[in-house]
Amino acid sequence: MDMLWNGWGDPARATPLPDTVTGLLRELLGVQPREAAAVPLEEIDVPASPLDEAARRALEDAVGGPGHVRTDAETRIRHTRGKSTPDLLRMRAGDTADTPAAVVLPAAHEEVLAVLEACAAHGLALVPFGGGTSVVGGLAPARRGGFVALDLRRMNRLLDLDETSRTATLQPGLRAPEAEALLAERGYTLGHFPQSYEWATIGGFAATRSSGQASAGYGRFDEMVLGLTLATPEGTLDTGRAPRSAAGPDLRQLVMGSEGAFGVITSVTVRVRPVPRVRRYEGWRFASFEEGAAALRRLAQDGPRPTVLRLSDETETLIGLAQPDAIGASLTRQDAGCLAVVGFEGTEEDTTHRRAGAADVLRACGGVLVGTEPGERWAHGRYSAPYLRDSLLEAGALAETLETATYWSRVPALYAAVRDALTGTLTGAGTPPLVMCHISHVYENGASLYFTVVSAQGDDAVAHWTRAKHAANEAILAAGGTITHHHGVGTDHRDWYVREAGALGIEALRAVKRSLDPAGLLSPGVLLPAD
Ligand SMILES: Cc1cc2nc3c(=O)[nH]c(=O)nc-3n(C[C@H](O)[C@H](O)[C@H](O)COP(=O)(O)OP(=O)(O)OC[C@H]3O[C@@H](n4cnc5c(N)ncnc54)[C@H](O)[C@@H]3O)c2cc1C
Repeated sequence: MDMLWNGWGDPARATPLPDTVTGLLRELLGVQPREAAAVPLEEIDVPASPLDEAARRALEDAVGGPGHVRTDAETRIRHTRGKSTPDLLRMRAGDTADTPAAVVLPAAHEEVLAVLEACAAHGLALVPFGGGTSVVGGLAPARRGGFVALDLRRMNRLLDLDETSRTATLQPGLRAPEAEALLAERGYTLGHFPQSYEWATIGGFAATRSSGQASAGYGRFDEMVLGLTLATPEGTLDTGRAPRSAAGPDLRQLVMGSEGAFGVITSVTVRVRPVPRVRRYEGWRFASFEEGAAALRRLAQDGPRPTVLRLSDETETLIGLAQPDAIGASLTRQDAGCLAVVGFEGTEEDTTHRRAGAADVLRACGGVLVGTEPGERWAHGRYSAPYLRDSLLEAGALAETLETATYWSRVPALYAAVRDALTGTLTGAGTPPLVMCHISHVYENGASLYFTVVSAQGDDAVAHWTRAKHAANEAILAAGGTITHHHGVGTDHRDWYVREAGALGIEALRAVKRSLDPAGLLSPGVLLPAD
């Protein structure tokens, strides 16, 4: 099944907004119903593909026949942009400026190399396309029109499972649930559960240094990766000969986070763990975000480490965003304070032990156990929030998220700076927002902050949000945060990434790009400025 082309996920799972939320939108935020309905797929006017006959034949030869080179309007629309709110707003308006010339579906590493050769011969740019869930403009290159979207869905096999070493080698086009199902047959799990889990792919996770909701226990995706194969216009780069090595800088780190700009990831070797026998999620309540953050820090630094550890601020707790299936329910209960979701996965003995130790720490930090219900509700609704965003857009609201990370000592200042930037910009533009935040990932030395913003759309919703987002980006850099903790750079964060990495850092990365992709075919303008 394909994902909804101008929204999120499975159309059958559309989630209407509860009355409490609709009322809140109208009364608190002044949201007005949309005047223009979304343009239906069949009415979108897509310009004819600029692919000429010779280029088409070369691409067909590369992937074993015409069935795997698609230039029909619907396929091209379905590979236009990703799933950020501006992406969805543009799709709903029928804007096809970023539509690829063709969608090409290779089945093997050698076919990817052949496609790259064909693109080089015919002057076509190429953008790797995994699940299409990018929220940073990673699928919309600077070269409009003449580019190929390389859809990796046919590369969806488990290539190897080494049970002695506990590693698995996966093809990049496997969606996360497909990868988990293949591993579960043999008793293993990857443990990577981002909110985009149901649609995003193994290659996409590696390319963007993704981080999942159980990162406290399983680590970020880039911590799970042991080896990668990269197909580039200059040949194949193989990394990961041993789990750890002192043989020079770690080339795996050059591939991870390269977002398609250095090559196409064609296989990923990851660490796997036994499927947990026990999963237990519970809720803890703290008087304030500050108090809860201190408790999370204690656990992250001194343990015992839960598998899932997240903390909503006061506004997010009140709205109930941590439990999307019951959103709005806390409004009537007027719940106070901040909710933390704390989860444990593993064996009975291990989870019992860690849970008891963590409870002692949380209690000592002022936390009150509120039972398993909030944890179970979070677990049940953990992939539902993106459906609510579609309903919010349909209702005329603007809803978007952004994320960053910093060291523990800077968390309070970063939190305040981003909230102020978003609130100030949107209020100044006449659409006061609701700004919610949670600590989404914790480390010994710091944490990530994940913000959700809801407001009225203003006259031009894309321009309206872009102004607020730019103000937040400036606030992040000024407060010492990173421009992205897990969404990646894409095109949206590129100009701030250039400032974060510094001139020398960017020049070093450009030199890498020049050696792997001298003609600049790969994702021009993504990650690095286009030449
Ligand atoms: C609702 C929603 C929730 C999200 N939640 C999370 C979350 O919890 N954690 C998180 O980390 N991210 C999250 N994201 C962001 C996104 O899902 C991740 O960036 C994900 O890793 C992208 O995977 P994908 O397969 O969809 O890649 P795509 O969106 O298809 O591609 C992303 C980028 O990687 C490149 N790329 C893809 N595959 C390859 C490959 N094989 N080789 C080289 N380059 C490649 C693309 O060209 C593009 O630049 C969320 C996004 C949405 C819309």
